Amino acid sequence: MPATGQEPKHAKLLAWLDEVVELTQPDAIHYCDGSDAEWDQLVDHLVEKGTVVRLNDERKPNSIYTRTDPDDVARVEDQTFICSNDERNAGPTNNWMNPDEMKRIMRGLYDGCMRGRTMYVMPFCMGHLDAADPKFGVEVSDSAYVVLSMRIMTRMGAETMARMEETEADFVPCLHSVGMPLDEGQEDVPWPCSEEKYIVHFTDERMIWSYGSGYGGNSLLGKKCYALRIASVMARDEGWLAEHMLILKLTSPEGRAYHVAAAFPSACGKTNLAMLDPTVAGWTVETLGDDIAWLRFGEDGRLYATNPETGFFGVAPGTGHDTNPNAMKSLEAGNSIFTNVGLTPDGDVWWEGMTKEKPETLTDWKGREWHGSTGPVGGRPDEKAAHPNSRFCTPIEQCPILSDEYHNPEGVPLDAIIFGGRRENTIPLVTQSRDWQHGVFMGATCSSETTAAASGAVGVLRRDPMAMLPFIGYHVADYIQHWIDLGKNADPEKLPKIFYVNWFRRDAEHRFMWPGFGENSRVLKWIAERVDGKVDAVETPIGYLPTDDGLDVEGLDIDPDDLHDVVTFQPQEWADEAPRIGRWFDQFGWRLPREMVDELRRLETAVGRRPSQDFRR
Ligand SMILES: Nc1nc2c(ncn2[C@@H]2O[C@H](COP(=O)(O)OP(=O)(O)OP(=O)(O)O)[C@@H](O)[C@H]2O)c(=O)[nH]1
Ligand SMILES: O=C([O-])CC(=O)C(=O)O
Ligand SMILES: [Mn+2]
Repeated sequence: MPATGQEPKHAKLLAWLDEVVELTQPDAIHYCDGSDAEWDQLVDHLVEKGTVVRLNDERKPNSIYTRTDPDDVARVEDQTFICSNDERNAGPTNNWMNPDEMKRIMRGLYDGCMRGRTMYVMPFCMGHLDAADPKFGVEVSDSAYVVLSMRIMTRMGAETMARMEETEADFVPCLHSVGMPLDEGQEDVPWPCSEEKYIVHFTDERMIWSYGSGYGGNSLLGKKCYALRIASVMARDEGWLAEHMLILKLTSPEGRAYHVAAAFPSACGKTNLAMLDPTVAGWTVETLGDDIAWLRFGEDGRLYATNPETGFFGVAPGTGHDTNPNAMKSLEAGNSIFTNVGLTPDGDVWWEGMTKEKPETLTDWKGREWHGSTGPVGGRPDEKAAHPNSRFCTPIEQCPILSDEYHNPEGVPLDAIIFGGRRENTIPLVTQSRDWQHGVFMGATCSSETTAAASGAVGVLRRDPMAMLPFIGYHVADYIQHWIDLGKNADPEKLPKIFYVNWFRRDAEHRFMWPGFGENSRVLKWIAERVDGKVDAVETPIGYLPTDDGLDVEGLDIDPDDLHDVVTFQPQEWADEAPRIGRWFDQFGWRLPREMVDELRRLETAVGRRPSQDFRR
């Protein structure tokens, strides 16, 4: 079989590749080196196939545009499986299937699935190559789009392979196929994929099999599959945490630096907060990561955060110079991939929220002629140019406010952890937990209205513990227990303080009451002042809230009544919320940590509800 690139000298890898080749029967194999030349070659190849177009070199240098199949636009949670050996370890929040049974089904699908295609071999490292314990993976895929994206998002290529060879490093095998073999003479389609999709994690074996989708969250296996689902299992066993968190550095006018990690569900504001342009005078924000954080205790007893990724895979709609200027500048530096946005006649991209004015005309994400005033030709006038989960993929080093500390393999010591979600009521703008255990309760009961980042209904309220619901690789109750235990074993003085935020409260007309984006710096400032014990707070049944003059609202354009509603504790809403939390905990069965029962009972009593008695223990 024709092979290009440098064949690796890594026994375990070669043995695995032999197996994969035999099973999937590609026409050719390419060992990726992650070079510029390889990028150019693959882009040419995809342009030729009609999968991508090169964008205008003056507006978006070295960047490409693609449209997926309209049914392959988001993570498929229904088809995502945690195949632990023991079903009980997958827990009530994951799909499970017996690993042998799953392998039987998937071998059937993989059988000959790369016929007519090239198989790309991508060695990658999540986190720094110089980390104390670098986490390697090798993804095999029949998608060149995946190779280009993995090159942006991970440390992929020759340097990683050399390090793996030198140290005979173990790695997580990650197998991906779009699931559309080509018969002799059969013409390819621009976005091959399969109706049948599986995103599968063999968590005991530490192996990932993905089939049928080319969309990022399903196909860039270093990201959610490895750095969250598999890594969360590694973290459980090794005493650390793999979290769905951004990391930022906040500096006060006096020059005091704070490091903050924040967990929000998909499409709930991580990328935006990570690159925030503060509106409070004198404060600055620098970015360390926008999606995933690995948290480990340092020798000094503090909790350190690192970002295992090297790029941003961000939600495009809503990203503009007024909301997220730093993301826009990262994209203008070029070297980026745009998926499912609008393509303008001058070879640039556009999406809703990029500019106030809609362009007169463009090609929409479904490839139709689209007009700002009338929508797509043959469609409804309200149809958007960009899919709500359309994405940009861009190198983190192009972020103008990237912190120098991003390059430190040890990461940064955290002062604060923030949990959040998208709630139109109940959850105030910002609440500080009483202590670590109460903070874990906040995280464990976190909830959010669903978004377009996963297929399925949008706007449905669901619990999303630590914003990790779709990403915990084991039993949710064990995961929460792991959080509790790490706190118990730490010096409480050195632990980050925990906060809960909500930028998304709405009024009777369904408008957001809090302006959000850069104005969220006012909340970050309050958090910093709480960390330093510089500002008072009001103690309520749900934790500490800002006093009437606690938040810096100087120059903020907000109705005083709205501000009051956003910031305060609403007893009736919490009396309604407590039983919902009880019902959510109920499905954990006997594994529900005692500490969470204690926290719930405390809340129930405080809001005038009878304590729930009937957890099945
Ligand atoms: N109203 C309001 N909307 C926001 C705010 N921050 C972000 N958004 C919007 O929420 C959507 C998602 O924001 P992102 O920052 O991309 O969310 P994310 O958490 O990084 O999403 P994933 O990449 O899917 O994990 C975008 O449409 C934003 O414009 C805010 O403070 N207020
Ligand atoms: O993984 C993806 O598809 C994109 C993402 O960041 C998320 O959904 O949280
Ligand atoms: Mn994001």
